[in-house]
Amino acid sequence: MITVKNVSKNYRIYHSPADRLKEIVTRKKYHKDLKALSGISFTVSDGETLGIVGENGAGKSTLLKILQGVIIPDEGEVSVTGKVTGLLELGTGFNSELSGVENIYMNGTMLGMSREELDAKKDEIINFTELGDAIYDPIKTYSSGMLMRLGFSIAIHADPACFLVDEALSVGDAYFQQKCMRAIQAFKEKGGSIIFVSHDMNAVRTLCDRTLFIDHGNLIDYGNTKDVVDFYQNKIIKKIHCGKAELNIKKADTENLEERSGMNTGEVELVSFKFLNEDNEEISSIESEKNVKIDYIIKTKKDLEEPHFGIIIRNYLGQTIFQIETDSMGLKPNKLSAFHLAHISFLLNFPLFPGKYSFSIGISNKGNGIGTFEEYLLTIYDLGILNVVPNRASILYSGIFNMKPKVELCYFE
Ligand SMILES: Nc1ncnc2c1ncn2[C@@H]1O[C@H](COP(=O)(O)OP(=O)(O)OP(=O)(O)O)[C@@H](O)[C@H]1O
Repeated sequence: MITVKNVSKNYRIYHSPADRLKEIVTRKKYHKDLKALSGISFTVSDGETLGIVGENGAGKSTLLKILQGVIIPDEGEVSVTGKVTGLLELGTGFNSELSGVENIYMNGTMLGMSREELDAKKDEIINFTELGDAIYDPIKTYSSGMLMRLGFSIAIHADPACFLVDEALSVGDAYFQQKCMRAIQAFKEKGGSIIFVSHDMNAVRTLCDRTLFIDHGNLIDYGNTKDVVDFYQNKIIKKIHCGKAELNIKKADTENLEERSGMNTGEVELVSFKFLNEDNEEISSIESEKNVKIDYIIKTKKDLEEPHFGIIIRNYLGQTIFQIETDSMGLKPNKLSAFHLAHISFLLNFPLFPGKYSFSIGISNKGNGIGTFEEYLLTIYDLGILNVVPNRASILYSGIFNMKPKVELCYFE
């Protein structure tokens, strides 16, 4: 269990090392204060995976370093039952002149492992890295991927109660990343807690039970991952939005499940939303691999020079399975005048694995040709749920969708 109460951290920014000296000698202030974290509180229960999201410089790494005891907060309390380990900035806690093996002992000791524990686990740690004889070379000769292998292996073998996972993992090659993810999954299954910092929102949605959104060192949102991630992504879109009318973000209301989360400027209104089959009959379920029409009508309250229309399909984990809008499809819809209705119909084939899928819609104005817009007018999340049922004529497969495989077999005598 981790409890973080009211934690704050300030950094002193000096323009040059000389300023630091001048400050000591003259006792005048030669630095600027930067509040990297302000009054952050949260808990991580045993077995829980907590996500941390936020833009560059939000304070995520500072928070991880505090949890790992590498830096001390100026205010607040952190209480941890057991050890917190993980991959911090590559090379932290290593001595570049020492070999990989020597660093296992040095870094392992820093992570609270005894000499006996290290002797017993040394071979396991080395084997996990798959570094071969390079483990006996000084680590100054290592690539960043090799350092990451060593750092990860020591951290996961140090018997932590909580493991910190951040973007440092992405330094590893695809093979080792998969190996790390399997080790993290095994750690989670044994009841370990995880704190996961990432800019990959689909990964956060898949892995995290709860999520924390920080911005400029402040805790902006904390709770159910899906709602926090939607809110975070909407905040980013709000920054990009250049329209005259303010883009209001609406958070999911846990009390009233009928209330949809999303964003709007009030300049476009949704009139209806339906799923239709190929015979234009309204449906709420469909056999996998059949065609579906996503059909909606909107009413404008202002002229839209170049309106664009989109849909988002998400699975039960909240992962985006497919997202498309007319701008990314290379379309340039005609001008749509104020106080007019528009009927939008996306025809899609549905080769998805049976299950429930949520549909969201988005309407924007003036596309940049790459799926970003000058004005974001309306987004409504989880407007409709479509139940995809098995198609008896289909092959049996596992995964997300039917890739309709063809196989060629050739036997040699
Ligand atoms: N050692 C330091 N000295 C001075 N300022 C620092 C130091 N470390 C971080 N900062 C500042 O503190 C703020 C938070 O930085 P932090 O690295 O925690 O952000 P982050 O959310 O991890 O960003 P990113 O997503 O880019 O990794 C930033 O403004 C950064 O410049």
